[in-house]
Amino acid sequence: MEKIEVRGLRKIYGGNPERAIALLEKGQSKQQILEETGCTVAIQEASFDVKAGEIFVIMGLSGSGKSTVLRCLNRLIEPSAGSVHVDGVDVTRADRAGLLDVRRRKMAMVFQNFGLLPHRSVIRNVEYGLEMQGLERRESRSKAMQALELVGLKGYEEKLPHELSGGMQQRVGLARAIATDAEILLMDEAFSALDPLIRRQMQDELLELQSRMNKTIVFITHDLDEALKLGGRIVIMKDGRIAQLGTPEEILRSPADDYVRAFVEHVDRTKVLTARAIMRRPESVVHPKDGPALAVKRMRESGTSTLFVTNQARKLVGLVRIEDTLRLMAENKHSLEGALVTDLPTTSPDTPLAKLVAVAATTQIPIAVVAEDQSFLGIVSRATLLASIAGEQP
Ligand SMILES: Nc1ncnc2c1ncn2[C@@H]1O[C@H](COP(=O)(O)OP(=O)(O)OP(=O)(O)O)[C@@H](O)[C@H]1O
Repeated sequence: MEKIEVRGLRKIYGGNPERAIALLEKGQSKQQILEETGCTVAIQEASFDVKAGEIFVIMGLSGSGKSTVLRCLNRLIEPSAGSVHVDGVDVTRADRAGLLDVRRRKMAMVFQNFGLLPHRSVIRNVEYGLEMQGLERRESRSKAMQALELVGLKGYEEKLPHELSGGMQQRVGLARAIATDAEILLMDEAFSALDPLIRRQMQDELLELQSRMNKTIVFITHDLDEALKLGGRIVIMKDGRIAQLGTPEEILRSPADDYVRAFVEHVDRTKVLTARAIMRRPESVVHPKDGPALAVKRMRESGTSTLFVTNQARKLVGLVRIEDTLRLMAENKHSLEGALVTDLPTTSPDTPLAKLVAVAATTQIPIAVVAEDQSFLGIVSRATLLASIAGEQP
């Protein structure tokens, strides 16, 4: 089961949503519908799932419907049609009590303008959501302290919001959301009001925090770099519709249409694409105890002059080159052990291409991609690397 399931979501602002929806179904455009009915179509149709534990980014230009989608998830905005299920429960059918429960316990929001209460101290701001949950004073104090510590604001408990910098105020907003123990965080342009440097810092901190908290985060931004950096998956919205949904790599490598292509055109792919996205599985590998004749056969079959060598546990132990293999044959050797090259360039699947370039610059051998336990995942050749940097499909 997905954490959040959105199906056929629509939102029409204005007095005659039924008529607007009827016209939408006839294929009329947002503009035509506005002229004919005076209604604004904010979401034409959106269906997507958010998985537990992911950072799901909704991105798009101003007016594309991002905030409306986010607010339909907890019904701060009432959808005109469609359904939203959270943990299998239909939020769109929840009664008032059910809805309050969803807002207080399941989902916490972090806003662009921090949404802090100006006359309450930092800690009292963080406690606010807990008071709403009806928590006892002592318990809410201890939870609020923990959350402040988590976002690096220990020692600032008694300050007022205006005594803090923008970045720190947003940390208070984040702490308030985290303190509620809500499994889902809804973040609406949460870092957009911050200076670029602080903004990047907050992005790093969010990623670091998330690796420890494992919340489900729906994050809205109009900034593509931010989306690519934070998003496990990204939805790109255009005119109230989903233009594309995919991982950053999928979106960069195969934009769904000209709109998305224009969006991603200027992105520095070497910072976003990783070894995982461009590696290919080795067509064949040999084991150290295999004979040179088998290695030569495999090289012929796969049209290469080098072969990776793995042990029984599929861990990479080295590589053999054709010239060394032939030497072993000439010397009548029965295993490859005497010709293993073991100091191979290796990399983790999460290495961005920018760093792979540095590795490739120091070697003629293809780069081996290995997991943390050294199991062999794939190969990145120079040709593949160059093609990917140039934006070609290798
Ligand atoms: N309360 C409202 N009443 C009428 N129209 C609205 C209302 N809120 C939003 N809209 C319209 O709905 C459309 C989608 O707005 P929405 O705020 O969801 O977009 P957005 O992508 O979040 O934009 P931004 O990044 O500027 O916040 C826009 O055309 C907007 O003008």
